[in-house]
Order: sequence, then C-alpha cells, then structure tokens
Amino acid sequence: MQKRTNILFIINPISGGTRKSRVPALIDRYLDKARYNPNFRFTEHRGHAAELADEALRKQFDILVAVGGDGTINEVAGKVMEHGKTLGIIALGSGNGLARFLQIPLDPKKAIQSLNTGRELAVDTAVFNDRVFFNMAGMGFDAHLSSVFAEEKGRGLLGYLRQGLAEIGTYGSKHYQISVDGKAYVREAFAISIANSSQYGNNVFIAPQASVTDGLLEVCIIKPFPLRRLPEIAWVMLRRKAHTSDLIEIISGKEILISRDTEAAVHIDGEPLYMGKDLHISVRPASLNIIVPNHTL
Ligand SMILES: Nc1ncnc2c1ncn2[C@@H]1O[C@H](COP(=O)(O)OP(=O)(O)OP(=O)(O)O)[C@@H](O)[C@H]1O
Repeated sequence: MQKRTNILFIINPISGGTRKSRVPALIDRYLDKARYNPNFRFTEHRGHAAELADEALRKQFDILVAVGGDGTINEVAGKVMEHGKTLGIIALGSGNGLARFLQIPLDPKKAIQSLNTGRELAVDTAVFNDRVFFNMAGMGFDAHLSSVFAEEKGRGLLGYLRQGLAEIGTYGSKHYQISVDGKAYVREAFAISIANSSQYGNNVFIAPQASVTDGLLEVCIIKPFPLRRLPEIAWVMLRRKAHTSDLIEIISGKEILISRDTEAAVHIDGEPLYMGKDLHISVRPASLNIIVPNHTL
C-alpha cells in the first residue's frame, strides 16, 4: 500500500468572521484518506499559525493547509517555504486575495476536494525588508486601513467597507521616492500597493495584469484624488481596469526601493506593521509550492 502523506490543517477560528467548528468534520468527510493522513490545529493568537507550522514541519508533515485568510496564509506559507514543503489553502478569510487569484474554490468542500485532485504550482513570493509576503503589501492609506481594521472586533467585507469609508475623507497623501530596477520616480501618493497577485481580495483588482508566476511585482501608485472620484476608482478596480485609470500608475519590476518622509505603518498581506522610512522589496521567483486546481493558470 502507498504511504499516506501527513497533512496538517492550521485553522484560524476568527478569520473572515465565520465559524470554523465544522471544518474538521468536512475535512474528515471529503479528504481522500487513502492518500492523506489529516491532523488539525486551531490557532489561539496572532503568530500562532507560524509557531504551529514550524513545529509540524520539524516533525513529519509534508503538506500544511492554511485555513483562513491571507494573514493566516502568510504565517503558514512563510514556514512552508523555509522548509521547502507544500502549502494548501482553504480560503475562509475576509478578502481571500491569493486563493481567488489561484482559482481555489471558496466553498470549503470543493477546496478540500481540490487537495485530492489538484497539482502543485511554484509561485513567486516577495521579501519586504525582513518579512515575506505572498499576495499584496502596501503603504499609505492601504496600511492605515489595515491598522485600523486590526483593532476592529468584527471582520469580513462589511467591516472593511465601513472602516474604509470612515477613514478615507481624513487621510492625506504622502511623498515617496521610488526606484524600480534602478529607474527613479518621485511621487505624491494616497497609497502604494506592491502586488504579487492581481487583487487585494473580494475581486478588487489593483493590478489586473499581475501574475504570481511572472517573476515580477507590480508597484501600484494611487495618486491623490478628490473624494468625488472615489466611485470611479472603485469601479475601475472592480472592472479589472485599474491599469487604464489616470489615477493609478503601475510599474512592474523585481527590485524596489521606496523612501518616505516618516516612519509609518505598512501592511504585509493585510496585516499591519510599523516600519522605518526606507523600504526594500524584492521578488523571489517560483519559490513556494502550492496545491491548486488543475485548471488554474
Ligand atoms: N485565535 C486567534 N485570535 C485572534 N487573532 C488570531 C487568532 N488566530 C489567528 N489570529 C490572527 O487573525 C488575523 C486575521 O487573519 P486572516 O488574515 O487569516 O483573516 P482575515 O483578515 O479575515 O482575511 P483576509 O486576510 O483574507 O482579508 C491574523 O493576524 C492572525 O494572526
């Protein structure tokens, strides 16, 4: 008989504002047990998914599945990559940007089934100063909103929208000196997103032409804009047309240096952090193996 692969599901009970108590039973029902030997752990605090992942990878686990949103994926995937193992995703977050890009079904039952039938894809990852990210990082309003959202008790899409609208009117633009693969740009920006995939999550596309397999990152500069143009910005992002807007400039590259006037918040896959004035971001092509459905990419 073929040896079964040890697979650990690391479940974030608070991501996406949804209950996860049924997840182990669903896995038990739909995962191919002839192939996999499943185990489960629930996270108890921020950073716990990374601790659980590290511990499991030092034992005999070959596949770790992040059950949660992009923040949970970030913690688990960082360790999976360090150990050269394989990541699975059951997307139960608020935005689910990376899972949506990879066409991993949002229905947990179908996501479990695609672990049975899918294939491994080597995707690009990125380093942001001393941190890694997989979907999106950013600064300016982007990061400000993540730090406000992190204080919120309720999660989910409605939470984001409510906080976004409350904060947007009072947030001022900032000054940035940017270098992308040696070419210099000086810009005033409302926000700068560094995109590995094409979307923040919830099918909001800041970089419609981005791909996690092209060996490139997209520097997406949202210029200062009057509030009356907010619906237009939302519209172009939802219609996958951000690259055609005069309010959004997108520059592709591998090595990005950004210098700003003050130390401030950044976000790494939606999780807020405080960083200094000088930021260095670079891509690591094809550096993480993820199980994706056969039809992806
Ligand atoms: N038991 C827990 N209690 C509180 N926070 C937790 C717990 N377990 C994990 N966390 C933290 O929850 C945060 C949010 O997780 P995650 O990003 O997966 O969900 P989300 O923000 O709802 O989804 P998305 O990133 O897709 O929008 C992460 O910072 C994670 O470290």
